[in-house]
Amino acid sequence: MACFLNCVRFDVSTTITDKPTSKESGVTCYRSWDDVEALTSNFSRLIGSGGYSSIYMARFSGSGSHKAALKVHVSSHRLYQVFRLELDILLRLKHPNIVKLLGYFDDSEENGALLLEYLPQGNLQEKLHSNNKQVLPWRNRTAIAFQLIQAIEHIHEKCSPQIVHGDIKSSNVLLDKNFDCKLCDFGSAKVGFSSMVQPPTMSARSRQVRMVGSPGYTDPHYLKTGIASKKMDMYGFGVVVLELLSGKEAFSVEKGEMLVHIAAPLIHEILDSSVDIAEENARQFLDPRLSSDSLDIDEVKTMLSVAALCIGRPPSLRPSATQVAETFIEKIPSLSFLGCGKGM
Ligand SMILES: Nc1ncnc2c1ncn2[C@@H]1O[C@H](COP(=O)(O)OP(=O)(O)OP(=O)(O)O)[C@@H](O)[C@H]1O
Repeated sequence: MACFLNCVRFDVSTTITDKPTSKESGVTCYRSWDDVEALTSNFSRLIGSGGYSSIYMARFSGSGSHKAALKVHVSSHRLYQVFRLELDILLRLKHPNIVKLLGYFDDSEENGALLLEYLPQGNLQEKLHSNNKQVLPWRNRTAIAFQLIQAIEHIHEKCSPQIVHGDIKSSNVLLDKNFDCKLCDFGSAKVGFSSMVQPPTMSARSRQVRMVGSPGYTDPHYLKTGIASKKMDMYGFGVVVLELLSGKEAFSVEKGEMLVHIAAPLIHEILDSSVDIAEENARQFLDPRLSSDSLDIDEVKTMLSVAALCIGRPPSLRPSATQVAETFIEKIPSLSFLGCGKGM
């Protein structure tokens, strides 16, 4: 167990600072937009896009020349606030399962860009749901879930002020060359005490805009009340675990179907009964592409139970990230064999 803890579980709480420390952390501040253009060879290769931004392949010359990803926020006053929030948070965070900030550009008005470490395997959503012939093996799936919960545990419990991510979903989970995971996109985060309270001045209209969230991942309690808390991240995490188990999307646009609804009978079986989940029911829920994989059905049941508790109601009964991490350590033995996700 000691080796397991050394290899897999990271505790870097001592590296957390209360204030952004760009100099100390070696983050480069670019002074002109020309410098930013040069990093991306004139924005020649788009590698991703989101609601707020476009992501371009870049080159970063720190110690040697490395591939990097440049996230350029759409130019507007409102989205500049989103950029500032993400920048301030990334300057504070240092964790092996959180995307690393290498540099940034900030014109202090409307335009901002973040230079991030490049994650060559893209995001988890594509890995699980695109018509990819390469199937993510079971042990990588357990490792990704474990690494993700460590990232969440870090922002919830180990940094000051504490952070609620606010948008945990598989497209915000990036994968490196070994399929180790890094949480990204802190543009919806809530920091410190404000994360628990809905601003009293928020108009009904702006509340609606802010509370839409990502289909299939948004905590119904948050949709109803507008009160953000760590438990909404646990809900998003539960949905990602269901995706890892079933290989199904959180929300299918074609079928208009949510994964939490497909999983509901099984979730009720887990939450309502004191008896063990029937093996057959657990197997039926599993991604059929995993059938030839050597997986341990007890690990499947543990993952299912964790997902059920995370999406359960009321939010106060959901486990904390620390409790989930401890359950994984205790009940998912395949994690101990990982050199952290080198299975593909
Ligand atoms: N560092 C990176 N390395 C490789 N690909 C990345 C990186 N950062 C982002 N991407 C790609 O770009 C996509 C969008 O990134 P991100 O979620 O940060 O943007 P966003 O505008 O905040 O999106 P959202 O609509 O979820 O708010 C990711 O899902 C991923 O495919």
